[in-house]
Amino acid sequence: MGDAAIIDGKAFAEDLRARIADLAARFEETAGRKAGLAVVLVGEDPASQVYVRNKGRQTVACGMESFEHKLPAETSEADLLALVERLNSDPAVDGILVQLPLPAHINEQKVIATINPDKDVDGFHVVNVGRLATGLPGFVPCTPLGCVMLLKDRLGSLSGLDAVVIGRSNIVGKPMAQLLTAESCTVTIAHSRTKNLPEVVRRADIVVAAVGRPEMVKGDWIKPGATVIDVGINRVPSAEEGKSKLVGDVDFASASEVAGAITPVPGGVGPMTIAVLLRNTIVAAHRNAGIALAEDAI
Ligand SMILES: Nc1nc(=O)c2c([nH]1)NC[C@@H]1CN(c3ccc(C(=O)N[C@@H](CCC(=O)O)C(=O)O)cc3)C=[N+]21
Ligand SMILES: [Mg+2]
Repeated sequence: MGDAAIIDGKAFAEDLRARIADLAARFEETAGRKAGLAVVLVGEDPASQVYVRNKGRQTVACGMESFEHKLPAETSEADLLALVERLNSDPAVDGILVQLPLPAHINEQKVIATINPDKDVDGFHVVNVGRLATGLPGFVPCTPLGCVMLLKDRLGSLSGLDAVVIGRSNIVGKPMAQLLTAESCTVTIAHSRTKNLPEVVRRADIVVAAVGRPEMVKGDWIKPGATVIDVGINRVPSAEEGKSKLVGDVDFASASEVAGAITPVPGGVGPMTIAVLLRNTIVAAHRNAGIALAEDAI
């Protein structure tokens, strides 16, 4: 095989944001208010601060309102739950995102369970997990939905393809497998305990790597021509003294010699995650305001 096509998630996300901006402008005309996204950050983790800043910036750039709530690391669980309740009943807020991970003294499940499922633009609430599992309309987690958008853009129909998802997290692996099943793929969920993992991955027409281990998936695990989606975001030391760089869960150098197409890190799945968050927010705004939005509008 020659060199894989690079799947440009950054460009796709820009395109998606332009369409969202269009819908957001029309929403504002119809509803008489902007769509709104509230993002809650507890603590001072530098990476989280960067993500939250990017989300806020892109929300505003799409013509929606951004409500940022930055709370100190020692915020009590009760105070955080009270804030979520306020956002639930605030009519200017269509979507709520509580940045994870939360400090150890706060029960994440309890916080997610407190978010109104119809404002849960992350798709983490059990009601949305259940809706996805049963094929009901709801909110789908942003990263896996972004991955499916990239796959369908690249491959058209996914029907009948063998897909291997490496990773079984609630945020990526499990919803990814459900979305691919809904697209009529034959899906295998592999993980750290999977026997003969390279062999399992070699069967796949579609590989989704979401394990959180830098450059674990090697080129000789990939079936020639397969489509490789790298969800990993790992910060590792770079060759340059004292600096770090981002790498995925896939060894890009070797995999890109075998794959038919592959997402880079950065510039692949990451930008899609934020664009889909904005997509979910504009969908939430329409639903919450009782304004129709065509199924295929976005
Ligand atoms: N409730 C919640 N929802 C989330 O969706 C959520 C979260 N918590 N906690 C943290 C993770 C991580 N996440 C990313 C979003 C964008 C990029 C992204 O844009 N990455 C760029 C690079 C960014 C950089 O240079 O650091 C890229 O891959 O090109 C990465 C990671 C959302 N998360
Ligand atoms: Mg996992």
